[in-house]
Amino acid sequence: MIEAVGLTKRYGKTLAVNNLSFSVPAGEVTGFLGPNGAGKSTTMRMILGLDNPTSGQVRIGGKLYHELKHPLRSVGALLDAKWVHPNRSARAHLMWMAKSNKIPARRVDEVLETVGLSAVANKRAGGFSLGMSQRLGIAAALLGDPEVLLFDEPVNGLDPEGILWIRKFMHRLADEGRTVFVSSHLLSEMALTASQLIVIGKGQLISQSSTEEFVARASENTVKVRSPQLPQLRQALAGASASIVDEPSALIVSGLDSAKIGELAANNGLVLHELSPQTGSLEQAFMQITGDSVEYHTGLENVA
Ligand SMILES: Nc1ncnc2c1ncn2[C@@H]1O[C@H](COP(=O)(O)OP(=O)(O)OP(=O)(O)O)[C@@H](O)[C@H]1O
Repeated sequence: MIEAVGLTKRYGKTLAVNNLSFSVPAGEVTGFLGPNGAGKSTTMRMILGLDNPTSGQVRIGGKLYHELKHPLRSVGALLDAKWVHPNRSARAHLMWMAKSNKIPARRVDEVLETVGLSAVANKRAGGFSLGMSQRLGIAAALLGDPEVLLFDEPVNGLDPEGILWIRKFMHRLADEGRTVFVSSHLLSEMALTASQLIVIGKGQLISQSSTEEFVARASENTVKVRSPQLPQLRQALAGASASIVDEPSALIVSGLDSAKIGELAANNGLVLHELSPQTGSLEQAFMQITGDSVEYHTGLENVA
C-alpha cells in the first residue's frame, strides 16, 4: 500500500506536484492518469526516494522510503527501460543489481524465467527490442520480490503484443496480492488495465475512484449550447445541477440531455443558437475532465 499526504514538489517557479493526497491499495492495479506534464513521474520519483518532497509525505507500507531496511525488497520500479549498460547481458545486469542489494543470485534466473527472457539471458541488453528491454526492466523490479511495484508509462512505444503481455503481467502481480501502481496519459489503456484510477492534472488530484466509475463519468455525453444570453442560461443550468465547462462563446453541459436543456431554456425564456449533443472518444472525454489542467496544448490531443 502507498499513501501520499499533502505531497508537494516545487521546481523553482513550477509547482510540479501540488498538495496531492491519495492511497494505492494492495491486490489491485491502480492507474495513475494525467496529461503530459501533470506530475506523474515527479510523484513516482518521490515515492522512490529519488526526489525529496518540498512538503508532505509519501509512505510505502507505512514507512518513508529512507526508513525501508531493504528498499528493493519493499518496492520495485520500472521508470526507464533503456537504463541498462548496453554491453552487459541481461543476466549480468541483473546479477550486478542483485549483488549490490544482497539478493541471492538464484533469484536472477527466477525473474528471467518469470518475464520470459531465459533464452536470451546471455545476449547483450543493448541489442534488445523495446519490448524485451521492458521485460528486463520488469525483471529488475521483481528481483527483491517486492510487495509494491511502480511502472512509469510501461506500454509507451510497445506493439500490441507487448502491450497485452504487460497488461496481463500486471494483473498477475496484483492477483498475487501486490500493490501495482502504473502511470499513463491514456485513459483508453488504463480502462483495460487498472481497476482503480488516481487522476491528476497540473500536479493536483482530480479524482480517485474505481475505473468503472471514472469511465462512466468520462463517457457521459455532453451537450454544446450557444446562446446570446449565456450568463442567464448558465445560471439556469447550474440551478438544475448540470455540470458546466465554459468555452469562449458556448457552454459544454453534462448531466442533462439536449431535450432537458432545450426545455429549461424555453421555460426561462432564453434564446438558443446551438444545442448539439457531443459524443467523443474516451480520450476526448478525459481531456475534457482534466480540462485546462493540460500543461502544453499541442493541438494534436484529439488525433490519437
Ligand atoms: N527536475 C526538474 N526540474 C524542473 N522542472 C521539472 C523537473 N522535473 C519535472 N519538472 C516539471 O514538473 C512538471 C511535471 O513533470 P512530470 O515529468 O512529473 O510530469 P508527467 O505527468 O510525468 O508528464 P510526462 O508524462 O510528460 O513525463 C512539468 O512542468 C515539468 O516540466
